[in-house]
Amino acid sequence: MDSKAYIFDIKRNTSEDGPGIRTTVFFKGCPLSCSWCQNPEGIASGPSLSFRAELCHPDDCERPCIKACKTKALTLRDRQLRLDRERCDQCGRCAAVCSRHALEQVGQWLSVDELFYRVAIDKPFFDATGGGVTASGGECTMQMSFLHEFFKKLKAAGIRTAIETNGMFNFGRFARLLLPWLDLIYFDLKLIDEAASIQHTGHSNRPILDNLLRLTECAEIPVKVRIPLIPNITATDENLCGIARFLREHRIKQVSALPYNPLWLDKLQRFGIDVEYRHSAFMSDTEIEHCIDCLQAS
Ligand SMILES: C[S@@+](CC[C@H](N)C(=O)[O-])C[C@H]1O[C@@H](n2cnc3c(N)ncnc32)[C@H](O)[C@@H]1O
Ligand code: SF4
Ligand code: SF4
Ligand code: SF4
Repeated sequence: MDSKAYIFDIKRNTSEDGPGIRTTVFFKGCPLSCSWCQNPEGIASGPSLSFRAELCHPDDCERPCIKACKTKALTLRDRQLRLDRERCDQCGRCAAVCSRHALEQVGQWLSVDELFYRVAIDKPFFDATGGGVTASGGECTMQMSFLHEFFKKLKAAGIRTAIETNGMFNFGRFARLLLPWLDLIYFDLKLIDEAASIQHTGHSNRPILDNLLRLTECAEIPVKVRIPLIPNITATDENLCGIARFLREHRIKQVSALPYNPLWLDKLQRFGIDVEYRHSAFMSDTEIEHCIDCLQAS
């Protein structure tokens, strides 16, 4: 049977996730849980129910969502629809009957063929601009067998491939199933200190650092290290200087920084996610320049 992956978004015409015009595919599921993640809905591996209270007008509709819900997760209180996420099993029945799209089941299961045909329509744009397809997420490497089939099909069709990864994967499987079919890897390096990594991402960074070193030794394609600049967490002098020393020691030169994006905070209410880190400001040019100086000076 054709394997399927849970995809929560497909963005066409992206330009930040690799060269040229690209389509970025967002896979569900991630082994880390970074407290600042701009795609928090991508961390859980199954479907996620989005509820936008501002689109919901229970007085103007028959409330079919409440009738559709078998677990009694939806109720009406003070003329407002309430969603009890503890009771919700993500079945999606409510979303199917809400014509206002206040409730939406984010993502869908797609087979390799279905995903391939969705992205391949843009091949003329990829060809004209040196672009291609980037797999992101969540952490796309959690679905290694599916990605192997998908990338193989893209390469056979002459479409270039890239991934964005947190580096938390089984190296042997990665080298066998993905590396031969990739043209470019964006490898995230978030925190150099192990205790800080455990505190802010939920995992030790040791496997990530080991994988980066093994990859830069054997990969025949560009492995570009990216450092997200997260105020007070990764964007500290100590962390950036530590990362810069590590990269210099191992002669890793392809490095860039990603400025903090605070727009993800809007998603918290929509997906019922509770996190402590809620930095809401964009970084100033001076702050970004200071971070880059730290990376270059060490
Ligand atoms: C959402 S992640 C998905 C790929 C993979 N899991 C990873 O972490 O590299 C894609 C990119 O977004 C970055 N990112 C996550 N949250 C961010 C935020 N709030 N601001 C800026 N970049 C962020 C990550 O560091 C990574 O480079
Ligand atoms: S979620 Fe949709 S169907 Fe349910 S009460 Fe609100 S608008 Fe009506
Ligand atoms: S997804 Fe299913 S369980 Fe959850 S609120 Fe909707 S109908 Fe109820
Ligand atoms: S590793 Fe990537 S997708 Fe996973 S939580 Fe961190 S930033 Fe988000």
